[in-house]
Amino acid sequence: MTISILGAGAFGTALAVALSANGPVTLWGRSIGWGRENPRLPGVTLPAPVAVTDDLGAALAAGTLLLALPAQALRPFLDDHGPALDGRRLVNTAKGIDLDRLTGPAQLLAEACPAATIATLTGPSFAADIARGLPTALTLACADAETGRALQHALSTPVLRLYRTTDLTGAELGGALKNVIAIAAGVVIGAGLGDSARAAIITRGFAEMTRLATRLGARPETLTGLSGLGDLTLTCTSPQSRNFRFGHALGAAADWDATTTVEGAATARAVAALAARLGEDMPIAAMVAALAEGRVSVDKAADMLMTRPLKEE
Ligand SMILES: NC(=O)C1=CN([C@@H]2O[C@H](COP(=O)(O)OP(=O)(O)OC[C@H]3O[C@@H](n4cnc5c(N)ncnc54)[C@H](OP(=O)(O)O)[C@@H]3O)[C@@H](O)[C@H]2O)C=CC1
Ligand SMILES: O=C(CO)COP(=O)(O)O
Repeated sequence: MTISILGAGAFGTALAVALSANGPVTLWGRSIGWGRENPRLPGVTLPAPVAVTDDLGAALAAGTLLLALPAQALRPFLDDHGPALDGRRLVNTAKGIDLDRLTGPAQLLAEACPAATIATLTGPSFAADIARGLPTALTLACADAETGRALQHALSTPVLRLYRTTDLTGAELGGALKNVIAIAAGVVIGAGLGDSARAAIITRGFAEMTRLATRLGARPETLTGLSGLGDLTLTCTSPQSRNFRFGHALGAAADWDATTTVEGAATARAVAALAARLGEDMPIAAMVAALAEGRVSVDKAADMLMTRPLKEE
């Protein structure tokens, strides 16, 4: 299977490093003047089997394309290049919901590339961990079981262990929604509200994730897998997570570098809009959207969550 990775940020670069254990990989980025060490992934030198290019046409020679662009960048990218990607195996790795369309990456890909086979690669994995060769387990989701099995084998390495599922909706939504809850967890810790409050946010956040995802067609057991609970656990508890750190800065009223990729901020707004459309109750996501937009203070947000009507668990 010939593989190109589209998007040379931290994650695309880390995947290129990992997959080069299996053979040649092409990594495409729009700005690759950095040579063999990407400043988005400091301390990692690309191994020889990774070819870096800014020539999209050259990257599209591969039959399998891994898309490692931020979720909100995917739709504009497909507007420009969708037809050129069609007919391939397309494996999305972005974790988010498009703010304009209120759909996940798989739907965007299916619309832009109707003849492609769509999959997602998701789960608990920091780019720096993968690039260092630390053991990592991920979910490969593809509605077509045969393609899913082929991708599972092609993208696994001795230290990157892929589980497979045909529940693309569940895997994709788990990865998108956990970022929203990670921001909330960061807010709790940044504001000094304590580990008990964080455990409450993780648990009630997981209930929200499951409620929305199953409403949109996900299988409940997918949410308890690596792509849901697994990634939620990682992102809500590690300061390596940008979503967690963004929330922490909000909670602590600290400065934040707005150029950092924080998928959960836009996704919280998308989730709030989706929940309103569907009549679903998503109080934590709504609060994260309000906090990220500066519409509510941290004190007020905590108060609003704590004083909601008492209910069964
Ligand atoms: N980092 C991680 O640990 C993990 C990330 N992910 C997911 O991977 C996705 C990408 O994240 P990550 O790599 O960390 O992000 P980064 O912020 O490290 O990099 C984003 C990359 O996307 C490129 N980019 C943005 N817009 C476009 C565009 N329109 N066309 C071409 N390239 C574009 C940027 O290019 P330029 O430099 O030119 O601006 C940059 O190289 C996210 O959805 C994230 O949730 C998933 C698992 C782990
Ligand atoms: O998705 C990730 C880990 O699985 C990366 O999380 P952040 O984008 O919050 O850094």
